Amino acid sequence: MLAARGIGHSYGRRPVLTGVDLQVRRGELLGLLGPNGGGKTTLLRTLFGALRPLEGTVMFDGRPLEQLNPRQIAQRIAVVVQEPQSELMLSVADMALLGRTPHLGMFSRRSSRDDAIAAAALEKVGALGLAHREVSELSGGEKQRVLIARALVQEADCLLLDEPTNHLDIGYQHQVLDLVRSLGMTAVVVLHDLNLAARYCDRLVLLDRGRVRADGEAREVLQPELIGALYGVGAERTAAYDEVPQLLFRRPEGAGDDT
Ligand SMILES: Nc1ncnc2c1ncn2[C@@H]1O[C@H](COP(=O)(O)OP(=O)(O)OP(=O)(O)O)[C@@H](O)[C@H]1O
Repeated sequence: MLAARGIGHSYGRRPVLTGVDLQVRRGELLGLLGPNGGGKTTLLRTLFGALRPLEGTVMFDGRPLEQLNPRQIAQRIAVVVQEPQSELMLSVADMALLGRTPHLGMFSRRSSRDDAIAAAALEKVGALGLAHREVSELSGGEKQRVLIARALVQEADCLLLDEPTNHLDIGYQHQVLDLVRSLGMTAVVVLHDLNLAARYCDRLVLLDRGRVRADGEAREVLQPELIGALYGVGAERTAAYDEVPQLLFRRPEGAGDDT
């Protein structure tokens, strides 16, 4: 459904993505992982046209993304990224309604149908009771749910999320990923927690220094030697819990030594 082919990008002379191929299949939840600075956000931005890569193409439903205008893209692809503070000064209801923007004509006013779609999305994420609160006042977990509601209001086919579990406690992390999973949408989620990704994602892609290092199911990608080498830690596989491969980490050799 969404595919990146041969993506290359650099900021100035420094390459940040090199020959990246990525295939997101319809209905799958794909986890995009990798060390800090590996290029995850940059790649995600190319997937919704916020960044035009210097090399390669992003295809959406068999068409180059660059042939779609921003409004057409927003009708098909919804994103949940860190919001600028100014956006958070809205009420929850107004924030959700922003998701209707790509469907409204330039001079058309929002209708009762738009209000109903927004209310249904807030209900779905369990945030309808927050409708009159200001987004800036919400807890991190509540805020993420509202941002996901706004994405649902967009009625897009595909959802891209950049670190939606950032700053959330473990309970909220599970809640947000449970919610994303329950939507059954084609989705790409950038995550740092490898074990959480293994639990919720159908497939994992590991990006390091701008290149795809592994692509497959969790048991294929979360190889202790590979992960240990990429992150500079000791890693070992624990017995699979609920059939989900999980890793245990040790601090790097020599770290914290006084000698
Ligand atoms: N606008 C920019 N201008 C210059 N360099 C940038 C810009 N955005 C990102 N970079 C650099 O590109 C590299 C990849 O950044 P990116 O944010 O894509 O990585 P990431 O994998 O998402 O990192 P993190 O896990 O730390 O969020 C980093 O070295 C970063 O400093």
